[in-house]
Amino acid sequence: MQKTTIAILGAGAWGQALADLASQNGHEVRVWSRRGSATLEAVISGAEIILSAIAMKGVSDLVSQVKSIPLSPNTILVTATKGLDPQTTSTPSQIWQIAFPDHPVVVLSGPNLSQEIQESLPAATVVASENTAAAELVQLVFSSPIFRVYTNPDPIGVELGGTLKNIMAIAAGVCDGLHLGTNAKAALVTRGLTEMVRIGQSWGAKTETFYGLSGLGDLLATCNSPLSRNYQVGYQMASGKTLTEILAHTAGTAEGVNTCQVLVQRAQQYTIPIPLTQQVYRLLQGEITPRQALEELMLRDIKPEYHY
Ligand SMILES: NC(=O)C1=CN([C@@H]2O[C@H](COP(=O)(O)OP(=O)(O)OC[C@H]3O[C@@H](n4cnc5c(N)ncnc54)[C@H](OP(=O)(O)O)[C@@H]3O)[C@@H](O)[C@H]2O)C=CC1
Ligand SMILES: O=C(CO)COP(=O)(O)O
Repeated sequence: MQKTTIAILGAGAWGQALADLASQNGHEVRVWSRRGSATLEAVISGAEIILSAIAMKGVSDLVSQVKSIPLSPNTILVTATKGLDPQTTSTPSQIWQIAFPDHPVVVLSGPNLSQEIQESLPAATVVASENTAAAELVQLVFSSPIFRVYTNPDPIGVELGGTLKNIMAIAAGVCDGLHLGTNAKAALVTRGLTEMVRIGQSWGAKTETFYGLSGLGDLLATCNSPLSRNYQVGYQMASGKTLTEILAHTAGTAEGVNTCQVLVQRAQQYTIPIPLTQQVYRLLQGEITPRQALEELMLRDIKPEYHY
């Protein structure tokens, strides 16, 4: 394909992995980080695609900074952040789209543990947008023999899959840390997916999106890998460490911790039942032990698996 100019905002683990994938495909890649010497203006100037891979806590501020710089009206904005805004409960793509209503916004999300991608192990991902042409261009830019990229027309569903599974990954880490066995893990992941679908429906996401790569796919990857920072948080909590101790020694961002708080707030507002998230929240708050969280989940009122 034709060489494309891409600005990657955020030089963390994920921003760097995505920059390397695009570079390997022969594109002109410029990386911006708040610690780097290049200005944001110089990095995004003339870029056809601007991809943000920064942690959720910096998204609103970064959006304001980009907004103060004139962009070509065709510039495609891609978000790869997996989190929720604590003030508004908005997703990153909603924040970008509100600030740039006339620009195509694309969500990139999937089972993509950055370390495996940096080791050139094969992976697949999803690029989702209401603007099909924009999603197809981003698909072309990143597709390679080691990175298979699918398009999808449900950006909010794709984004929420990657965001909500982080809470389930914390729970899965607890499950493995307590050595609860394979049956327990299967029950947790399956009921976790049900909870993700329920929350997603309240946001207007399509149910089937959660059964794809960005939902079930990412849930399986992060709930089963010690490479996941969210899984690590849960695993270490099971050994009795406090959240403060764990985060002090965690390299990189475990978004599930903040996402859990925001989700509890949103679930209260919209009366969404979120039993697993609620127990992860209480555990992270230090209100209960991992064993108490397990007991609370197992001893809830019995009920049908689905309300058909
Ligand atoms: N790592 C992975 O496997 C994957 C991560 N993600 C998601 O990508 C996002 C980033 O994760 P990851 O790269 O792993 O995290 P890292 O902790 O490695 O990097 C975080 C990045 O965000 C930047 N950042 C944080 N706060 C701000 C701010 N206020 N303003 C500007 N930049 C800021 C950091 O800049 P600085 O270096 O200057 O602190 C750094 O570039 C997360 O939402 C994560 O869930 C998605 C898929 C895979
Ligand atoms: O989102 C990820 C893989 O798809 C990365 O998971 P962690 O943020 O838990 O490391």
